[in-house]
Amino acid sequence: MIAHTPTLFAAVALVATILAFCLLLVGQFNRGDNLLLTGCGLLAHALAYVCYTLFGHAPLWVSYVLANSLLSLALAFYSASLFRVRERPVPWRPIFAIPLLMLQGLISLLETVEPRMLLAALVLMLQCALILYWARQRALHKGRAHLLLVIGAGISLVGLGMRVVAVLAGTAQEMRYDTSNLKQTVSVAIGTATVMMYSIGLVLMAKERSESRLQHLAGHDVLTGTGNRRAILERFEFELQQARAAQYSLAVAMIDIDHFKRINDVHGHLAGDEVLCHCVRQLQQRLREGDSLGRYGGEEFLLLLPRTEGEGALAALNGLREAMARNPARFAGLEIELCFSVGLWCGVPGEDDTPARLIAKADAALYLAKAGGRNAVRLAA
Ligand SMILES: Nc1nc2c(ncn2[C@@H]2O[C@H](COP(=O)(O)OP(=O)(O)OP(=O)(O)O)[C@@H](O)[C@H]2O)c(=O)[nH]1
Repeated sequence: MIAHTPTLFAAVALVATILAFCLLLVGQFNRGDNLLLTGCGLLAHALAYVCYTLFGHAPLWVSYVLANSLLSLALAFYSASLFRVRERPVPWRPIFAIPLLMLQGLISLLETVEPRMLLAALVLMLQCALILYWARQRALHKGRAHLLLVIGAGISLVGLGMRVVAVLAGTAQEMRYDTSNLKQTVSVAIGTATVMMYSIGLVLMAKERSESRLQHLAGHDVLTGTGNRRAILERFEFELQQARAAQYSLAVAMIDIDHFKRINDVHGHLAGDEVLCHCVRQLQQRLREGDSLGRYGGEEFLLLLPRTEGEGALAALNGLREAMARNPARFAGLEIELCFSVGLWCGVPGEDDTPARLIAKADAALYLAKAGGRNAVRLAA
């Protein structure tokens, strides 16, 4: 089916304009995310296609030079949006230098046909290839959004490649913006797919990013960054099942910083906060892979050591306690010494051992450690 090319251009412009206004409306409320940049890209994309529809009716600097420079600007915005959504610094200058160079190059080649077509297609191809490269670089999560963006960049490379082939084959006239033929129909259809895939891909990336942020917040302690009570209890359920099924010993340690209230009273709450963070850093540095730490409450931490017998657990916890005593926290130029007490339960969990029950046992041992003078590890009976 051969469609009327200027009408197709107008349809793409309309779709891009609607999408752009939706994103600009949503994005303006949060300038930190990438929706605003994606919206600007779509607006430039829409304007480019408006200029294409004017081919043959408006001067060439509008329908060709401005049109292609606007398309290049759209790709620059999409690139910036990609950096923003990945929370990486946006290289504004190089990204936006490309459309400017395109503008300059097209102005100087305005009187030619093939060279200016080649320049426009090759620069746009370079930008799509860069988007592909940046999308793959340091992509932590290659989900649906990533796939859409990669497909979008890939097919736009194909569409632009068709233009380059036409020029090199001496059939550049077939790709004039006011000519309707199968190649043009395919090429503009690819342009439409590109608009949709870039914009939906980038919006989905923003959604995936906020979902992973929320997921992180739901399972982590805001102050120390370690797992929160919910997360460590969930982990406890899992570890308990594993240990019960494979019949190995699990160590459950309740760690409580000694005289923490005094630290707050003497040095202030901020110093107390720093002591908590220091404590988590010190513990995390020394844990094995597979061990799990979480903040159970104020200055109390729950540590799970799978496949650990009583003696090994006592040695590990005493090692942690001594390391803490050797490494005071630092706050406002002061050294704040700290130590902690530990209540430890260790064994192969039975059918009726629940997290609550084992925590109660570790808590009872912790109470004895505190009552015995603190800075000690006590094994539960
Ligand atoms: N800075 C700071 N303090 C906290 C935080 N959460 C709880 N606290 C304080 O931690 C203190 C805990 O005090 P206590 O339960 O009396 O325990 P303690 O002083 O460590 O005494 P022992 O456990 O018996 O050695 C309280 O003063 C809480 O206000 C926090 O996130 N930051």
